[in-house]
Amino acid sequence: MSNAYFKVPTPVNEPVYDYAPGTPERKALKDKLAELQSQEIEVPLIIGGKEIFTGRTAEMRTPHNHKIKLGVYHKATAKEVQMAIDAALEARKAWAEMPWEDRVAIFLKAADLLAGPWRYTLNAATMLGQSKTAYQSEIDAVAELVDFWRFNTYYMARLMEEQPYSPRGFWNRMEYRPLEGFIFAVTPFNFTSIAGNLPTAPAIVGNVALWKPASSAVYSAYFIMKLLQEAGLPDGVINFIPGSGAQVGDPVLESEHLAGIHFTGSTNTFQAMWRKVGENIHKMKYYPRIVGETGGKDFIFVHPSAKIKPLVVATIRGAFEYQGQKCSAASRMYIPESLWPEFKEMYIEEVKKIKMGEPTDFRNFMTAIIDRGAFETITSYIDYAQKSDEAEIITGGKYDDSKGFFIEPTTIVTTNPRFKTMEEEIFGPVLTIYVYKDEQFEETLELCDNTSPYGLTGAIWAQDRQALRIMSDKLRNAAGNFYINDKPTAAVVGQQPFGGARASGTNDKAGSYLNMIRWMNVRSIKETMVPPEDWTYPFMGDK
Ligand SMILES: NC(=O)c1ccc[n+]([C@@H]2O[C@H](COP(=O)([O-])OP(=O)(O)OC[C@H]3O[C@@H](n4cnc5c(N)ncnc54)[C@H](O)[C@@H]3O)[C@@H](O)[C@H]2O)c1
Ligand SMILES: N[C@@H](CCC=O)C(=O)O
Repeated sequence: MSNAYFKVPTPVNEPVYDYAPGTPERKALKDKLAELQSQEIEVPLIIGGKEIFTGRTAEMRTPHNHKIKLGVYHKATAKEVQMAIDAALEARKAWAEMPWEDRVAIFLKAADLLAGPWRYTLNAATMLGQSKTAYQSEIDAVAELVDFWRFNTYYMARLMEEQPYSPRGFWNRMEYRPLEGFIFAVTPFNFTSIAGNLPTAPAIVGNVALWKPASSAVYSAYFIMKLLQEAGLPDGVINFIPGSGAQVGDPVLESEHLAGIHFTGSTNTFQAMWRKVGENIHKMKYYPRIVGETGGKDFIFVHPSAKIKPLVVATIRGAFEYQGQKCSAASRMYIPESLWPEFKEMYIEEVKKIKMGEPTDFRNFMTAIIDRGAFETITSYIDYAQKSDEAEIITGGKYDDSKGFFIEPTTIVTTNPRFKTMEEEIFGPVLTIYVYKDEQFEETLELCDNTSPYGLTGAIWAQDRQALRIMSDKLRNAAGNFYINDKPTAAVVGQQPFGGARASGTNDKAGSYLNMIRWMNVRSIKETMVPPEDWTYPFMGDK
């Protein structure tokens, strides 16, 4: 039992390695890439700490080269889901009772393992499995996940310091308990850090979880699970159950023990899960806490006073890093007529310099799209624009799936501010630009605000302070992460808590105390020092 009030070390962001030529880090990462590519692995389910091989398998191949097979993974069905629920509930008994500093120590150790001996494994696994460049993988699979673990443990301890006022004669206290039941963590393919964060944020607070990783990112997810085991996470606290969405999701969402959902992925999937919970709510023991971060249609809005060169840089990085497969990626842009000719010329010149290919060749800025489904969806938008007389393609537009799923950085210019590609999430390297008349600045801000159902990220560009004020006010609810003279991507834990509202999610801000509090179930305790011995009121003494 603790006999002191411990403080979690004050976190700072994990430094990002740049993997410059000649550095030992570059060599270590290249060696790890070669090692992982030279072997195939078999990924089991991990339930109650035990490896389960169901025999129902799917292949894991790199998105950039169909010939490179990374291995197979086993898939869960209703039977294994029930085993995972039973294992989680069993583990909850000891985990929820464990002193918080012991839980914190496990996640601080996980952070140090990832920043140290596991760094190149997680980075290389994400480069190969999800086709990220070394830098994109480093900021995600290493730096952001380390940050999630160091900051979330710190936020939990800070929240517990929050205690109510006690008048004389009483001691009021707030106890921060985990939720009863289990949490269902459902993770997307595009960020290894999000995959690691969604099951662990609730676990830090004492919850137990079932974790369903995205089918196209099982490879890196498995390494996270192994790392957590090495850090000392007790068996059954997090149960790893890859499989197809509905086959795993449906039985979980029918369980009476479901206490919460921690989801990141598309808006449609989240809405379907929410509906399922609604259908089953009468059978459930708890009202599940539902936290979901979903899609976006993120914008860059430019005022005539903006500086062009940094705007070009922010547009390219915001739209095309990780092939536009960030929920935060710039996918629509509003630019005034007066800046358009100069911007267009410089932008096209720079986009032409982008190199695309395998992530193992460090000269590439872009690599492949995650899988065939995404490739077909994205290219159907490009085909649609090719055929439309309201659109012109000024960069890219070509694609090729013969070796891997490659799509060129594509820029569409439209005369219709409500063109399909201005409204719908594409989730690929496709940016649509609408050129507005300078005198229609304020009407165009309104268009930007109400063109799509989402509210995730957005960036405004101007040198004129008054213009920035107007843009910020008019777009107040258009984005949960709002950037001034910057790209709309690359939020950092502890600096820009992440999430959006409207159709983009519940905006519970991953990587902040606001998210951690969703996994806590507060008990208010009032202790009376000297309880009264007379039930009558003073005013009853006389008629
Ligand atoms: N807002 C954010 O913070 C954020 C961050 C990353 C990604 N995203 C969004 O994620 C999407 C891309 O990720 P994705 O393609 O992996 O999303 P997705 O919705 O296809 O899948 C997300 C997860 O849900 C699972 N799933 C699918 N159907 C299910 C069901 N019926 N029951 C339970 N689970 C089910 C998938 O297997 C996967 O694990 C984009 O829309 C992007 O904007 C949002
Ligand atoms: N946190 C990331 C986005 C995560 C979604 O895909 C960013 O800010 O770019």
